[in-house]
Amino acid sequence: MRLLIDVGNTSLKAVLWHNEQAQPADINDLPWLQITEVIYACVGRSDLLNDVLAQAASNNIICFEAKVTKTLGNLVCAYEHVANLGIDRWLALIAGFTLYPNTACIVVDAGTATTIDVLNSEGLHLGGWILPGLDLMTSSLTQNTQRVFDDGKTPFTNELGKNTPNGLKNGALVATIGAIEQAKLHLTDKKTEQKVQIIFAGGYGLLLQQQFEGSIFDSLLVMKGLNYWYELTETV
Ligand SMILES: Nc1ncnc2c1ncn2[C@@H]1O[C@H](COP(=O)(O)OP(=O)(O)O)[C@@H](O)[C@H]1O
Ligand SMILES: CC(C)(COP(=O)(O)O)[C@@H](O)C(=O)NCCC(=O)O
Ligand SMILES: [K+]
Repeated sequence: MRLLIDVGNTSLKAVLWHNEQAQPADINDLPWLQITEVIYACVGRSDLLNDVLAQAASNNIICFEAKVTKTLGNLVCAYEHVANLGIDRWLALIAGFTLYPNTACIVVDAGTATTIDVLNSEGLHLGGWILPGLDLMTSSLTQNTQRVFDDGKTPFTNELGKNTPNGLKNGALVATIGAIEQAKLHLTDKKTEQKVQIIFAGGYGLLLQQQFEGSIFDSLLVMKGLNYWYELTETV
């Protein structure tokens, strides 16, 4: 049984992976006797992770940290300095590339930040953008202006705002939607009118997915990418 861990800047996510199935894991109550290896990725505070890694070590369980590489099979990273790319972005790309082969993808991970990555149908990562996550967009305004306020219950919709919380929340949503629409322009190939699969993950991924017909939301996208990374990488 594999313990998969994804440490973001807001939350640490952990799942137990067994027989191609993921089950939620409580890092404060792990079945160490059944765990054979720990595979992890970290873009956030590693101290959250250190305790789990220490427990793994005391149980003599091998741990692997996922790292970005220039290539992984036919997937090619856009960055020249690959170590600067967030590992969560790379893992989400690995998952998209593996789940949707020979298909252009736009991979959106809506967490603390919202990342948007563009992958062509040959597996070439064309690059992407980093935006403030929806909560960061709204909090940056409420904390840095006198008169913009949130009411904590207004939903994010793509309607025109008719009061301040609407204007604030909907502004964050439509800005993010607009960025994803822009990403599509980097893929439209007039000749083939190729299909573009838009894939969402992250805390706000489901909300954003609902704005895009034909797109999918996969709460386990990064975890699947972690698993694929482990299986595709010569870790020994
Ligand atoms: N159902 C949800 N579960 C978790 N986070 C959510 C949910 N809905 C919205 N969020 C927001 O998503 C962000 C956390 O997403 P997550 O992908 O865990 O972040 P990260 O990977 O950056 O740690 C926070 O801004 C949180 O408020
Ligand atoms: C942009 C991110 C902070 C997103 O992480 P998250 O929102 O999941 O916490 C992460 O991908 C990161 O640290 N990236 C490094 C910079 C880059 O990707 O170019
Ligand atoms: K993330």
